[in-house]
Amino acid sequence: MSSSKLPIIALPHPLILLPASRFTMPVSREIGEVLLSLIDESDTLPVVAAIPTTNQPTSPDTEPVLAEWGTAARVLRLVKPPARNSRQPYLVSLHGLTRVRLIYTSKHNLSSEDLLRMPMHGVEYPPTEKVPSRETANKFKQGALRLLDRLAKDSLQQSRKEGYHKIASMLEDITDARTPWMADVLIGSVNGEYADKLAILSTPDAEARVQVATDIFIKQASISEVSKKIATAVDESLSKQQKEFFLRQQLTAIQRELHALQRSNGANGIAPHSPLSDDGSSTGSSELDDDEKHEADDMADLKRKIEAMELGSEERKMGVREWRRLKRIPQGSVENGVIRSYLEWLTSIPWPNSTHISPAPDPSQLQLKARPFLAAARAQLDVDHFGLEKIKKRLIEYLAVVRLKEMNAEREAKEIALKEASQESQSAEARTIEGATAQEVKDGKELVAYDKNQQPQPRVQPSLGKPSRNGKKAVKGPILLFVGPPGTGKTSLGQSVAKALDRPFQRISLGGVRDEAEIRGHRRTYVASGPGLIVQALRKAGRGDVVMLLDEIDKIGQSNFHGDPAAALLEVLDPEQNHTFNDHYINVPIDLSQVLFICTANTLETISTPLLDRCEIIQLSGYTYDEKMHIARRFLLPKQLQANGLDASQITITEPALLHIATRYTREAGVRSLERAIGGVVRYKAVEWAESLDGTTQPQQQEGKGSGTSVSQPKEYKSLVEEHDLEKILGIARWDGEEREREERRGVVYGLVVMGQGEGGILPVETIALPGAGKLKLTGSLGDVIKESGELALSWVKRHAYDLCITNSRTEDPLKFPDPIDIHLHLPAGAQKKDGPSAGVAMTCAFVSLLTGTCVPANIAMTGEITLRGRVTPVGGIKEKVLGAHRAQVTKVILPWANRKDVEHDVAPEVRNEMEFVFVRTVREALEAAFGRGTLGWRGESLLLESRL
Ligand SMILES: Nc1ncnc2c1ncn2[C@@H]1O[C@H](COP(=O)(O)OP(=O)(O)OP(=O)(O)O)[C@@H](O)[C@H]1O
Repeated sequence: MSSSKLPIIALPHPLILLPASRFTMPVSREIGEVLLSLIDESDTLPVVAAIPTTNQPTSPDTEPVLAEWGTAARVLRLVKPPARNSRQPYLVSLHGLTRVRLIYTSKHNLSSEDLLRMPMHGVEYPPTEKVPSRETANKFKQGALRLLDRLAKDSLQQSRKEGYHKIASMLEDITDARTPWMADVLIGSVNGEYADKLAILSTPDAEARVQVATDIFIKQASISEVSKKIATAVDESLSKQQKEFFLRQQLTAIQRELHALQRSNGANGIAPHSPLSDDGSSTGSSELDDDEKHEADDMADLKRKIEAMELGSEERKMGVREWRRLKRIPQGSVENGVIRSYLEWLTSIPWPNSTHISPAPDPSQLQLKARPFLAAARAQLDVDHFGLEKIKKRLIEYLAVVRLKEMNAEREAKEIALKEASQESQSAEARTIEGATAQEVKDGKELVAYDKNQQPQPRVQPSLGKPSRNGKKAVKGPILLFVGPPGTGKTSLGQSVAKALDRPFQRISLGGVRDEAEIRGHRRTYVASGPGLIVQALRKAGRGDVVMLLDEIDKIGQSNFHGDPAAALLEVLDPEQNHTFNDHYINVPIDLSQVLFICTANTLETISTPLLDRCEIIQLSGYTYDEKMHIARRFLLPKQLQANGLDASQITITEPALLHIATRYTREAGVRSLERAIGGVVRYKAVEWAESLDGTTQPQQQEGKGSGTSVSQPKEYKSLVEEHDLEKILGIARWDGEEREREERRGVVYGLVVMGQGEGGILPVETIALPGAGKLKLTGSLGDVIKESGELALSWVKRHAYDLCITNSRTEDPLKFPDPIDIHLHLPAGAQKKDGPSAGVAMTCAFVSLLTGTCVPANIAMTGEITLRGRVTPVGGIKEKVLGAHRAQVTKVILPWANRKDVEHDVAPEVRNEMEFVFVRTVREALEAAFGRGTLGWRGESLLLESRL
């Protein structure tokens, strides 16, 4: 026999763990902690020796007596008690592996105190088992079958009965060599006596163990048979009297109810009818008693939905297969719940060509529908959004294309339907002539759908316009991608498109989606499995032609160990693939070709190129103050009034007050903060209004009218909101006086930037000189490109230091002469990453300002890339930058010459009129525009010549 040492865990009497069995038992805190340390120490699941205790504790001092034989068991799980209820025991799950014998020592009888530490103890393993003889094995099987049959007959639960039958069928197939193992399994699972289990555990010899098990089975089966016989005999003698007793009781109850009924009829002159019962027969029952009926209804509903799926389709096949499995699995089991919820998901998807009933169209849309489509679409866009003319124009083109494709598809579907109808009528005629046989009628049953009451209904034809699965035609245009800063109306434009097309709208927020399974669903093997966002949206919409807005695709997670969500999105958006989209949970190809996808993003930088390739980009850049005022007046204020229960007559915000909110309380490209601030004002006024209605203001002391008396006075309500009221309502303005703080300083120049969210603004470029050795230090989370721009700008300035009168000879380095200095350049908001070449002009101006001591006025901002030769080249994001500068009250903007067209095309006239634009070709022109003509003392006129070095 081989031996080893294992930690001992004493099983409390009468627990016994047999090999191949598992159980979970509570253990004390001390043992729990030892187990915890064992788990921590070992790489695999730890193994312990589970030894039964042979004596019952009669008093708290009873010392346990351990049995000689036990089981080496693997610790499968350890559950710690919750911290708030630490007196609860630990729970440990053990899985029996093999028999072990405690090696006898003088300390064989371990004390209960020793056992709390789970001491290591020597154990022996029995030698490899021999195969029992054929005769013993056969007897064992017969005995076991007899017992299992008995147990199945005795058990009341259907699931248990089925379990016993299953084991019996397994028994017939097992080999003789496996009978000792089966003996362990059966004795471990039938509710045997303690002594029998201990006998089996203590018999390591296979032949002997199988014989002991056979005897136990025969004994148990006989006991059960005899007790059944006795019970039946007693039953029979009692049942006659009992029957009579029960019937009499029932009769009395029925008579009592009838009397009550007649009395109430006489009193009311109406027949009593329980509101919850369908037939009025049940009285006094509540909806909570209707469980079984509801259950039956739900199942019938599920069945009807599966039958309504297209014949021969994948989803129907899957539905039928799962339905059959559902029927086989006992109700209330976990598996039953899993299949049920799967079928509910499967049947709630709007499959093509099923008799699914689409939700009724929104009645508010009917009026729009009656008008010509494009006019209605235009009206819809105008109703929902102010301005955005170019975008609306593009959307109208898009909607026209979608609509035309829809019409073509409808026409084709109609033609196909007509063709099929004429073919059917021809074949029907032929059938009438031949005479239908009974078999044909039977076969035809497959062609009808069933309603709730199982009445055959003619199958509903698929609605026209929905193309058949085989002749599929995607009725959609390109995928639109709205890009722009927050609050510029991207999401609400998507909603308007859905309204214009009279389709349902669903928004899927992809911000922070890191797991591919969130889009594709989890496989059903996963514990908390469920479908992905796409299927969830389809179910909510109830129609396959939904407008799905994929919000914030720029914030979707990159590829990681949870898969690649962006790749899953690619499949969704690709028209070549999305007619067979595979959700892992549903596991049947889903046709997404009718779905109209619209995406939104704040920036294009983080979107992968393949994803961008599939989209048509529509840029929204932000609004001017003028546009914001219109949007606020026409859209945001009415919306907030409605949301807060006031009407237009109860609040008047003056024009200067509204402008003050837009300029001093918000500084954004969109209108979301503006909407929030207006909401704040409206809510404040709503409280004042409610207080004035209540007439309950704070009690006020009446001066001179007796001390201490207080009278409540109705507060006077003032509907007008003026500029000076705003500080009281919204607090101190966030952007108040920001321009005043922006002062001219040596070495500081304002550049123009587009931030991560796509929002334009100004950014100071700060430089200082400090003692050093002619080095340049760049800080502020700068990327490689912007750092190179800084070096480039300094090189240009050093090269032209003599021309700019910074040095007295061309060979002098301005950073080394007269005193050696370093230059430190910093771009504030250090936590924000910055990159790109467009700060070249601003950095050059900052260096020149620092080295010459001349300042650039604080109302000037600039952007542009520079080359080593001193040329200024074009940059992107001009519209956002100019709007940002306008918001920051900058009045003069220096831009590259090549960006003139952007200003001309994209910047609103009212902004253009309020600002001065200087377009420059060279750095020298930029310096003159920034510092003012003639401010810097130029020595030569040959600045545009190539370098002579
Ligand atoms: N041109 C406009 N006319 C009327 N209302 C507008 C306009 N632009 C935006 N809004 C309103 O501003 C609010 C914010 O818009 P929306 O939610 O569509 O912003 P978004 O661009 O999707 O922002 P995000 O990028 O943060 O998702 C909405 O109430 C919307 O109706």
